Amino acid sequence: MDVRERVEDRVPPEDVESNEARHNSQVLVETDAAAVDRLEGAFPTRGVPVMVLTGMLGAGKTTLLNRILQSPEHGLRVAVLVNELGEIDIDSQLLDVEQPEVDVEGAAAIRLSNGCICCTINNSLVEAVKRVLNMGERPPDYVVIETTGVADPAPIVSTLQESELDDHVYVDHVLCVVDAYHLLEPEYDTVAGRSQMQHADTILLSKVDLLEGAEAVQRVVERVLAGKPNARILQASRGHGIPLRLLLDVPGRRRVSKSAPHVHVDGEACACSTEPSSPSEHLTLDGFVSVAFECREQPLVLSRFRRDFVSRLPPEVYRAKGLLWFDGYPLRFVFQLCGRRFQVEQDEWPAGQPRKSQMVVIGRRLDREQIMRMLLSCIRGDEQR
Ligand SMILES: Nc1nc2c(ncn2[C@@H]2O[C@H](COP(=O)(O)OP(=O)(O)OP(=O)(O)O)[C@@H](O)[C@H]2O)c(=O)[nH]1
Repeated sequence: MDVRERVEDRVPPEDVESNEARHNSQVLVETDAAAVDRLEGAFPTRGVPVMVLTGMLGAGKTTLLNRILQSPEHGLRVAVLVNELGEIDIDSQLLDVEQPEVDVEGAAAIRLSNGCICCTINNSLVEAVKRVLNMGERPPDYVVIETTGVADPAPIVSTLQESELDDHVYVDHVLCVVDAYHLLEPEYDTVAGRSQMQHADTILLSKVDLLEGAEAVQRVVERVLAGKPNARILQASRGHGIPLRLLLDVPGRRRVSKSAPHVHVDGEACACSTEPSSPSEHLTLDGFVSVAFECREQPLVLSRFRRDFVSRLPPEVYRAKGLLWFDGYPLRFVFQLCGRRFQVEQDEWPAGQPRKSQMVVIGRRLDREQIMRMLLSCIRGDEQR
């Protein structure tokens, strides 16, 4: 809404000019989120639109991102920034760009590893966004920043809006992907997950294909609305089922508020901070532990992986993802586990790269040594050479 239109509601037309400045300064000190949003919306947007793509571990962010990269329907040249938590970066290897860090067929990807951009690497975020804007012959039409599964989007939005980037990009959208299949389970109620939903402009329910019937979907929608009344909710299955234009650079969408206050799903006082916190604090807030495993020397043995790892995983494991090299199998195995469901797919090894196994396991209060022992026991030993 235009500021002048709002002022005209309240004062005679001849007083508009003189009242406009006063009106603005009153709104700026207001704590009412709706008023702040209206003021933000009154400014013209500049630069390249950016989506902050958030959502809990395994919610379906990378799947949606691949759908965006693979779809010509939106007609936009999209660049992506992927932030991984651990020292091993699986996600950017699963994106549909041939080589991260290189401009490929209209899509560019930059990975930001080993730290969460909402708390530790804000300077890197500024640098990476600048790099992605300068990567091709011309800037991309749209940038998507995929956050880690435990990130709080608020500090990321602040960095984009309050740093030197404000002249080059604007926050088009905070999109939170929510795993509809797991949302109602008690262990999926996390501080990070609630904060992500509260800061989102749109909530995209993923995995609705795993729910049985419209009533099951409705129960999930009601849970979301209980915590965030008037939420804009869309649903998708593996990123399909929604016109991407509803997600990308919608003309006239408001800019994301810099300071929208938020309330949690259960109504409790907000404990989320928009101030940077230390990475360990950030993970331990929900009791998450991350274990990273890599083996380049030897392949794994598939039967042992099934018996000693998959079937013995403790219930505390929330998420696991791996790119695995199995003895006797020419293809790469992509292992994905979310909650109690896992999926294994095979694809080609990237050309020119040595084979190796990489796995990240994330869970609440995990016993790191136990997980590491389980994985080490899958490595092919001397007796099998
Ligand atoms: N059935 C079904 N599976 C899905 C859907 N979306 C994602 N998945 C699967 O869920 C798993 C995790 O998906 P990702 O896209 O990697 O999730 P993510 O949010 O990027 O995960 P993190 O990187 O750990 O935060 C993969 O096995 C996906 O194939 C969906 O809509 N339906």
